[in-house]
Amino acid sequence: MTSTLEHRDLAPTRPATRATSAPGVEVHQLGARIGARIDGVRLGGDLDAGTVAEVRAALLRHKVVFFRGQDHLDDDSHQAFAERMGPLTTAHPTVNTGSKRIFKVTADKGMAANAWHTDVTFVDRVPAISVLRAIHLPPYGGNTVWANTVAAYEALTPSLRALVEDLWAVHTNSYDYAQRDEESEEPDANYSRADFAAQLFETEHPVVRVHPETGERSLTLGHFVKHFTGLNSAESTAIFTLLQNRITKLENTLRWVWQPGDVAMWDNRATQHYAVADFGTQYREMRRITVAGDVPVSIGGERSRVLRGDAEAYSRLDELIS
Ligand SMILES: O=C(O)CCC(=O)C(=O)O
Ligand SMILES: [Fe+2]
Repeated sequence: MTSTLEHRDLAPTRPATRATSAPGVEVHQLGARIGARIDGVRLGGDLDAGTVAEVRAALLRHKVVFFRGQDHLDDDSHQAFAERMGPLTTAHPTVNTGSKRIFKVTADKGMAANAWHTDVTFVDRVPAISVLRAIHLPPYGGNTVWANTVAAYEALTPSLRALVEDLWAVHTNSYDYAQRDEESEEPDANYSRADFAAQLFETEHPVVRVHPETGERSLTLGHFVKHFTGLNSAESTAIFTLLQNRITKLENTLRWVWQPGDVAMWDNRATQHYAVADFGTQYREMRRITVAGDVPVSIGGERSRVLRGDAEAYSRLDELIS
């Protein structure tokens, strides 16, 4: 069978690269629904306002962006760059990370944050943006995958939209391990479960939140969900599985193969992520700095509600150290 479309009829191949108004800064799109690499930026606190604006615009559009060759960064300049994206939040609400701002993600026992999650959804002020820097990479494996939760919402059929638009979920840092895949470690697995859940938080979030900057609707779910408000555990599991499968559909994801010097930055209000635990017992270390976020708001304008945990103390802690 011959194709009616000859190669010569096709537009010339060109990379999906877009120049920006910031000199030398280029955004190279990596997938139709998620991901871009930003070239021509040397990250740090001293970036000019035009570059910061272009980086933020690319982040809001592509949900996760990557920078290669940032070997010059240390903890201070990593933090100084993150601060250009907004006020920072504490490294972690419960875990003593040994640093106010740096959340170290280390593993040498094949453990990783290998469960789909959005960072820290068990508090009311879910972080807005996470900035992750590769410190030590294993010789193979240890990729990270992101999924676009806005695209997942937009792909729902009208009947599924009707189901989720008034649905709320309780998120907690003390999750029900019985329901989880045996191989799955808790996100941030380098910290003990006891530490992670030392202070119990439970927050009720709308399943559909309206993004404070883009106005887009996204699904707020992930590993910290305990159940849906008003539904029993079996019903919650069924709906959770249905929606998570939509979020993590491969077309909706991007898998990043880390190189030394890489930095990834994601919009935590519009994504989930998963670190693949396929590097055996080799050492892997990443460091994350987290930008504070707003309390999610539903389509109807209702804000998330704290059910347990001292969320005010969490907010005060932020203010004290920002
Ligand atoms: O280790 C990774 O690649 C991601 C870890 C993670 O979940 C995070 O930094 O929030
Ligand atoms: Fe994470």
